[in-house]
Amino acid sequence: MQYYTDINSYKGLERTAVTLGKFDSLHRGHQKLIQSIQRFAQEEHVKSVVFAFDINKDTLLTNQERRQHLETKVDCMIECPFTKDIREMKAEVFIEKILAEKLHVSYVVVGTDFHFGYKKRGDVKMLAEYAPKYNYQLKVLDKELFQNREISSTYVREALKEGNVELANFLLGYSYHMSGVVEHGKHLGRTLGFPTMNIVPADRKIIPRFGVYACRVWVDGKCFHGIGNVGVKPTVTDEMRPLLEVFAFEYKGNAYGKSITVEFCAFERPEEKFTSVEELKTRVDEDIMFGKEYFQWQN
Ligand SMILES: Cc1cc2nc3c(=O)[nH]c(=O)nc-3n(C[C@H](O)[C@H](O)[C@H](O)COP(=O)(O)O)c2cc1C
Ligand SMILES: Nc1ncnc2c1ncn2[C@@H]1O[C@H](COP(=O)(O)OP(=O)(O)OP(=O)(O)O)[C@@H](O)[C@H]1O
Repeated sequence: MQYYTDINSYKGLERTAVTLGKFDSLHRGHQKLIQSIQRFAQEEHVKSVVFAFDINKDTLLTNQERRQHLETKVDCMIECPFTKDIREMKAEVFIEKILAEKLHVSYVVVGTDFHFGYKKRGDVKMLAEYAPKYNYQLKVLDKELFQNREISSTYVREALKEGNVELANFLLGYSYHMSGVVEHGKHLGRTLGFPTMNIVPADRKIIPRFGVYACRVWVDGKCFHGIGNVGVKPTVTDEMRPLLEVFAFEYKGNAYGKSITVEFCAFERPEEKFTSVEELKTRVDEDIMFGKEYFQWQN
C-alpha cells in the first residue's frame, strides 16, 4: 500500500476508486465502503484509495494502526491533515482540485450523511451533480445500523467510555486494542505473584474506562490470554499517568522492550484504590480467575 501524509505529495496518474471521511475507527460501516472501492478497483482496474481527513483529536486508531489495518486491503491511503486550506476549501473546489485533478477519480463511495468542504456545504447531492462533469460514478451507501442506531466512531467511543468493550468490538468488527513497548514498572507485580507487561497508551489513543479486562496479548507473533488493568493504579502510586498492565497467564519469557498488542475482550470491574497491597493481591487473584474462566468459554 502506498501511504501519504498529505495530499500535495500524491502524484499518481492512474484512475481511482475513492472513499472519503475521517475513518477514525474503521468500524463495520467503514468496512462496507472499503469493500466497495476494493470491488470496483478490481473490476475496473483502477487504484483503490482511502482518503482520510485527519482532524487531530483523540483517536480510536492511531495513524500507524490505521495504516496497518489497511495495508493489505487497499492500494493507497492518504491522510489529509485538516489544515486551514482544507477546512476553508469550497466543496466544489474540493471536487475539482482534489477528486478530479489530483486523484483522477472514476468512482466515489460515501455514506448518506457525508459532508465536506467549507462550512460542510458539500454533500452527496453535490457529489451527484458533479459526477457527469468530472466523469465519475457515485455510490452512496446506507448507514450500517446496530440496534436501530447508526454505527459511528462516536458510538464506539461511548461504548469504550462505559467499559462496554463487547459492544465496541461488535461495532468495530475487530477487538479494540492498544500497542506499545513493554516498560519496566516497580517490579512489585512479580513479588505479588502476577508479573505484568506494562505499556503506555499511545499519544491521543482513547483509553477505555479505567478498570480490569480479560485481554488477549500478542507477543512475538503469539497470542496469550490474560487479565489486565488500564488506569493509574491508585493503590500503589499517585502519579496519575495512565498505563495498561497485563498479566499473561502462560507467558514465561522476558517481555521488556518487546512490542506487544493488547486486545480488550471483556470488562470485569472498575479500577479501585485498595487500602493495602495485600487487599489488592487478593482482588487480583479473583480477577485472574475471572480471566481464566472467561477464556474457557471462548474458542
Ligand atoms: C488484573 C489486575 C488488576 C489490577 N487492579 C488494580 C486496582 O484495582 N487498583 C490498583 O491500584 N491497581 C491495580 N492493578 C495494578 C497493580 O497495582 C500493579 O500491577 C502492581 O502494583 C504491580 O505494578 P508494577 O508493574 O509497577 O510492579 C491491577 C493489576 C492487574 C494485573
Ligand atoms: N454506519 C455506517 N455505514 C456506512 N457508511 C458509514 C457509516 N458510518 C460512516 N460511514 C461513512 O464512512 C465515511 C467516513 O465516516 P466518518 O469516519 O467521517 O464518520 P463516522 O464513522 O460517523 O464517525 P463520527 O462519529 O466521528 O462522525 C463517510 O463517508 C461516512 O458517511
